[in-house]
Amino acid sequence: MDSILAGAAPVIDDGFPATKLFSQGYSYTYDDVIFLPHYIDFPADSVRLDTKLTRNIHLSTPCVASPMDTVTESAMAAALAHLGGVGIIHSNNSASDQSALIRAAKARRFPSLSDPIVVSSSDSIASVSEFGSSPCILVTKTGAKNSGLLGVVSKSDWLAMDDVNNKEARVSDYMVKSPVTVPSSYSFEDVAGYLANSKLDFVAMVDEGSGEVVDVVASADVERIKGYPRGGVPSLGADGKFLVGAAIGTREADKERLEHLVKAGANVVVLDSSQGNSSYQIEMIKYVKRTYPELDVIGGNVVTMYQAQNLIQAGVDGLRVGMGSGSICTTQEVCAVGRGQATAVYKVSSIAEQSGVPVIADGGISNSGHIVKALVLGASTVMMGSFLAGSNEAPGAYEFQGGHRVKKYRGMGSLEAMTKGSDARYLGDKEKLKIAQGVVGAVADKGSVLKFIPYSMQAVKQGLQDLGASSLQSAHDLLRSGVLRLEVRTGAAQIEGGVHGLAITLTMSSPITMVSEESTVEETSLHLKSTETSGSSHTERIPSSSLSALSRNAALTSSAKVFLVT
Ligand SMILES: NC(=O)C1=CN([C@@H]2O[C@H](COP(=O)(O)OP(=O)(O)OC[C@H]3O[C@@H](n4cnc5c(N)ncnc54)[C@H](O)[C@@H]3O)[C@@H](O)[C@H]2O)C=CC1
Ligand SMILES: O=c1[nH]c(=O)c2[nH+]cn([C@@H]3O[C@H](COP(=O)(O)O)[C@@H](O)[C@H]3O)c2[nH]1
Ligand SMILES: [K+]
Repeated sequence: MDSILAGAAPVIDDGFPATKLFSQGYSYTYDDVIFLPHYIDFPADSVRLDTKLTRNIHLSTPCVASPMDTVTESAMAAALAHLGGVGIIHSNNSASDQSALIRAAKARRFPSLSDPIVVSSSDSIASVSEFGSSPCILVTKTGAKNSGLLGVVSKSDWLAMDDVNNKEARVSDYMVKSPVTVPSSYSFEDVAGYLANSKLDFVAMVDEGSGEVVDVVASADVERIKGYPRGGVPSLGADGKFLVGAAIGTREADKERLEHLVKAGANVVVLDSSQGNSSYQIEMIKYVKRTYPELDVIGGNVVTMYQAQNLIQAGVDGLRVGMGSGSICTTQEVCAVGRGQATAVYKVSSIAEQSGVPVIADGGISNSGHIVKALVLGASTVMMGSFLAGSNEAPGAYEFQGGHRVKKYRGMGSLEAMTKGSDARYLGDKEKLKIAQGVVGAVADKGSVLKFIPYSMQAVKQGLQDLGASSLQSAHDLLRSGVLRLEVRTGAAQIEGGVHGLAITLTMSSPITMVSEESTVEETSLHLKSTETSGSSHTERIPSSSLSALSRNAALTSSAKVFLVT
């Protein structure tokens, strides 16, 4: 196919090669551009998505979780590594807390399935809602995770306690002391086998080294994970444990932080800044390479070839691209600086490719089509915030807002995030004026990343197949050779490319609001109703009886159904 079709210039010039499209003085983002299909001679399943995060780190899945405090802590990092991607643990905390999150992610051999509820022995349990969806509450020395396990209170035991006074007592008075545990080094199969043989509903996992409790695994979770689609080959570091990244800043104190992170086992470090082309960052890149020659360092963020060139010369092993394109970013409005993300990814990867430095397309991903666009325009991986923030694995608990089950998601440059962690960033100077470059919001519940990332990757494979690209490398070859043709979509073409003209539809396309398999039918219909009332002016009212029938049907057939009312 290559010699007959791909190599020959089209008889009639059709579409633009990337060099021409991106040199017209416009800043384009993903939605502005569209790829023209090419020629298929292989099945979608054979498309390979294996890639490089940095010069020396290979991944089987091109997905990276952003270093944000509402996105990536240990559960997300473990889940992404399990899927073949990687999570970068945020640094909006103390060096010891960040190190503990790295250790917790690396202490396990399969992703956490639930967020265990942990109390101290002097606490009491006021109501059954404190158990959440968990079958038990763990009691630890400090009352937090990553501490020694003292006992457990199972939900069924607590419910069976008929003496109300007893329930008001401290948990130390009735918890099951020194419960059976399994080592956190157990594989998924080991734990599944243990639970099946012991007929237990749940078991706590304890890190043999530190004695700290890492997780609790319920039999129901085991059944759920067995039903998830297969991800890529898990990402492991040279230590044989999950590959985990960590963010740091460019202050003097970050050098000390890095020492802790390296001791905790961080496999790659991201210098986290909105404008990476600074003397501070260049000095830090050189320091990291000098002090830890084995550790790969990712610089950024950059959006121009000039910025990229400077960081490449300083010695970065990877580049993070995006300024103001994130869903919670206000940088372009506040500072008038940044670039449309499609242009930024194309331009930076054009120069980075010449030095063999992989590019991470960071921000602005809200559907699988955006992932295809980022990867085909030259990126080796995509970094995501909002796309992952509504998942089970993101930090924080779900809340209900206006009938939606949501999780909080905030910019790291928002006032709220700055107030929490950035005293270091502002040198503890309380007088310094803080200008927010991000907002605080919430995103819809999407269920587990273990489920929706494999679906998204299958969609990416289909996108690459349409372009005639059987791997990311072949997509980049098509881009650079000019065989790949693009066009800019007019506003009307963008509307046409989305779902339009329907009263109601059940679809996998974007714009998406996912309802997780954990959502009950009642929650699902609630969600539909609220979407209906908050929808656009084209909304047609649908009797709630038919909505609930629709939602029940959808909830039964697929957990990743999308409900859209226009
Ligand atoms: N990708 C994006 O578009 C954006 C991302 N963000 C996120 O917000 C967070 C904070 O970003 P930034 O405010 O850019 O952090 P930053 O730490 O790079 O910059 C904060 C300020 O400190 C200065 N600075 C850095 N190192 C210094 C040193 N050693 N000595 C003296 N001054 C120094 C910087 O020049 C800047 O004025 C990050 O998580 C970042 O990813 C924020 C805005 C935009
Ligand atoms: O202008 C900004 N103000 C902020 O407060 C902020 N916090 C994060 N980021 C960047 O946004 C990326 C995540 O974007 P998405 O939600 O679109 O995936 C992240 O990966 C960051 O690059 C920020 N940008
Ligand atoms: K933005």
